[in-house]
Parts: sequence; structure tokens; C-alpha cells
Amino acid sequence: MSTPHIRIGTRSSQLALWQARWVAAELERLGAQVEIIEITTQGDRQQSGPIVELGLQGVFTKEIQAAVLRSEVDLAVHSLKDLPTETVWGLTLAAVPERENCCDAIVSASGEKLAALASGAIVGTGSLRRQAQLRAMRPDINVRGIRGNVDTRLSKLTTGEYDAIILASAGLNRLGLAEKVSEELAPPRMLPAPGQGTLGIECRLADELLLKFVAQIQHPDTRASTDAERSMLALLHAGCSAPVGAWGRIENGKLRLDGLVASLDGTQILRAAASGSLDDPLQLGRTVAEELLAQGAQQLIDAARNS
Ligand SMILES: NCc1[nH]cc(CCC(=O)O)c1CC(=O)O
Repeated sequence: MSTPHIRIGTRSSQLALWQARWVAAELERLGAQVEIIEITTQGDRQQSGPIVELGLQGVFTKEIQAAVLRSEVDLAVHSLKDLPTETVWGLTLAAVPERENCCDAIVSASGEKLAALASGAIVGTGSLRRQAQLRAMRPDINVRGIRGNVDTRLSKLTTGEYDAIILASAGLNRLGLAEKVSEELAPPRMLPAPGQGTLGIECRLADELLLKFVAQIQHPDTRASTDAERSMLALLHAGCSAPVGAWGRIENGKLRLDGLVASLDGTQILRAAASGSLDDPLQLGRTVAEELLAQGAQQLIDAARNS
């Protein structure tokens, strides 16, 4: 193959740029020439108001996908958890590199762990999934919405606006902020979002040479785990902002998936888990989704959507 020249489209947040540069370095290592092009998305322009109210799914990904489709860039680097499960016509998820860390983490102003936070402490997270699971563990704390990139959120701890916030460990690790973590809320204590801690690389379906080249940075175990998580999410018709958690991983040579759907107040938590073949992650996702639906998951998802 001649030296491919690849234009990467990315959001311009610090984390997104870090992720794009990481992919660029991997592709360069394989012999590509890479250029990074920054694209502003609707999600970046609207920094105020709850993210849930931005309405349409894919506020962080749509404009980047459009740039790939228009051939302004060749490849999009997404946080897989922000990428809607509905495939955009003409695009394909070309590769999923190795997962960083799937966990959620609590960063508290005092450095204390969740159990040590005072009753009534204010904990910031905009994610309905985190809010619900947090309320289930600590019904006595105040869970409040929060917006902005990682730095903005951390600054709201220093100003005293919040006593603690919840962030993805992966984002903190990538930005060199791992020492900020007061406690990792590892699954099964808190189930992460489908695709959390993982990058998704999207290309034009027709760009066969590039698809083949990019496939080299796929991590098969991560692909199988996240395909199962996303298949479950798709079948729940929940969207990326619903109170839905998923934890896919390889255990004893099998693909295992835990799924969770919660009520916003955390009083109802539905759980299901199953194991299956690494060769059929989509079926495993369906199995777990069907088990959750049989327990009444749709009602909780609809209630969260209309809240
Ligand atoms: N929705 C924002 C978002 N998208 C991806 C990450 C973190 C990195 C990842 O999960 O890969 C974050 C921030 C956060 O949840 O703390």
C-alpha cells in the first residue's frame, strides 16, 4: 500500500484533541501521513443548560460525521459513548482500539470517598445514569446537573459550587489528571455507559483502502465487548442520555455483559447479565436487553425521557 494520507476530524476540546492525536500517532506508526482538522459541534457551542435538553442525539458527533460524508475529512475519532447506535448511511465504525478504563470516578473537593461524604453533600453529574446509581447508593446526598469540559467541571470543585463530581476515569487518565480521582466507582458498583473509555473510529463505507488500513488498530476484545454493550442499548431504544449502564468484558474466554436500567430517583434498578460467544456480541446484547425489557425497562426509559 502506498503511504496513505489521512485527514482526521475531531472536536476541539482538550480530551477530543488528545484522542485524535493518539489515533494519529498509531496510524503514523503504521506508515500513514496524518493531518488533524478541528470541527466545532452543536454540543460544544451550547455549553449552558442540561445536556439532556439539547434534544437530538449525537450533538457531539453529527457535524463530524457530516464532514466525513462530504470528504472534508477521512476519519472521525469519537468517544464511543457519545456515538449514537444508529448507523449513519454511508459511514461505518471502522475500528475500536483498546479500551482505556471503563470506570466512573468520583473527584471530591476533600479527597474523600463516596461513603465519607457528608449527608447533603452536593455531587455534580449531568448523566442520568450516574445520577440514578448515585442516588441508589447515597439517597441522602444532593445530586445536581453540571456541564462543560473536564477542566470546567474540575474548576467548579475549587469554587465550592460542588463537593464532588463524577467523571469518566478514562478522560482523567488521558489528560494526565489521574491523581484527581478520590475513588473509582468500578462496576458492578456503578455500571458505566455503553462504550465508556473507548474510542470509535468512523470512516466512509466506500473508502475500502482506508477501512483496511484502520482495521489494524482495532482491539478485537474491546470491539466485541462494546458491540455487545451498544447492541443492548440499541434494543432498549434508549439513546445515549438514558439511565442505562452496560459492562461488557471477556471473562474465562467468554464474552460477558451486565446491563442496568434505572429510575431517575434510583429507587428502581433493573439488572440482567449473560455470557456468550465472542463471535456473536450482538446476540449477547439482545439477550440482556430482552431480559431487562421483560423486567419493565421500557417504562423506566420512557419516564426518564419525559422527565
Ligand atoms: N459525554 C462526555 C464524555 N465523553 C467521553 C468522556 C470521557 C472519556 C470516555 O468515556 O471515553 C466524557 C466525559 C466524562 O464522562 O467524564
